[in-house]
Amino acid sequence: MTDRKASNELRVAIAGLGSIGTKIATALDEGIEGLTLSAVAVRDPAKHQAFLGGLRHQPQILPIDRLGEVADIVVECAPSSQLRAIVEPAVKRGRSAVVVSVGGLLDNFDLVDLARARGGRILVPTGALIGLDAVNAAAVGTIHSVKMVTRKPIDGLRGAPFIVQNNIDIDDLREPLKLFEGSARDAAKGFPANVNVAVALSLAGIGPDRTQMQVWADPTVTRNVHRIEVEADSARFSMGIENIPSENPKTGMITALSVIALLRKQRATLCVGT
Ligand SMILES: NC(=O)C1=CN([C@@H]2O[C@H](COP(=O)(O)OP(=O)(O)OC[C@H]3O[C@@H](n4cnc5c(N)ncnc54)[C@H](O)[C@@H]3O)[C@@H](O)[C@H]2O)C=CC1
Ligand SMILES: O=C([O-])CC(=O)C(=O)O
Repeated sequence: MTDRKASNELRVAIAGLGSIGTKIATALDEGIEGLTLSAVAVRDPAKHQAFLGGLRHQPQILPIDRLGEVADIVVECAPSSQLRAIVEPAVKRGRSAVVVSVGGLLDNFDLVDLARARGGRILVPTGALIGLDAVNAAAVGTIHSVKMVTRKPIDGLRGAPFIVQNNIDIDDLREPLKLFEGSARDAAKGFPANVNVAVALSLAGIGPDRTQMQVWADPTVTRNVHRIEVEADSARFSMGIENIPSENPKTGMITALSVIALLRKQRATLCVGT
């Protein structure tokens, strides 16, 4: 059934069934305590027929702007160009929106005000990153600086607007090449499908203009590698993560797992980590 809602079950809808969305749909269909998958939005339903047919419970298929009609939580996992169309109608209804295309939030930050005014929420998972619990905690005090260095294999960077606009040839690289150095805000403009993590880090900490970032094209790595240094009045810490790319080479496998962990927390009795 599609509009199952046992007494206090939270209904979840997913916008975009790509590398992240399909994993989340599968986890919900297999069972997350207190949550049901009520609907999905896809661009081309025929393409997803086999996947959807394999689910135990069939979710409704709705346009992206109608998911909030049948869900308490709308999970955005589409390209960032679709973020507003997914999140705005959901938070207008007072729903929660889980946003993975976090970079897209920077140009749509009024959605946070809209959510506040309508009783909605915007939840940003840690995603392909690490340690946002510590950054959140440090931000309660004073953070002096946050520096992040991202290295990705060539396949994970191809087509990024910064590379295209600057005519940079990364295909024949033999050694690591620093492509970009600047703020997380500018990095998100140049690499919208690559550095959502830097924007999440910046929103947890000192904001997209003060968070400093480097992006490297690195033919010597096979994983998406992120290293972060935080200097705060409460602590100094270094964090690193080496993500195995998913079937989408730009996206680390751990991203979907992070959203599933966030969804589990919505109704879990024991919650660990901030
Ligand atoms: N926050 C984080 O840590 C991370 C965020 N991301 C971001 O998450 C987002 C999703 O990533 P992936 O799942 O790897 O991308 P993907 O390209 O595998 O999947 C996106 C899906 O959205 C669908 N889609 C596009 N327009 C649509 C529309 N109008 N209605 C419904 N569906 C539509 C596409 O057909 C595709 O199936 C991207 O914006 C990516 O940059 C990726 C990695 C880490
Ligand atoms: O998966 C990763 O390592 C990070 C990523 O693509 C992003 O932040 O958009």
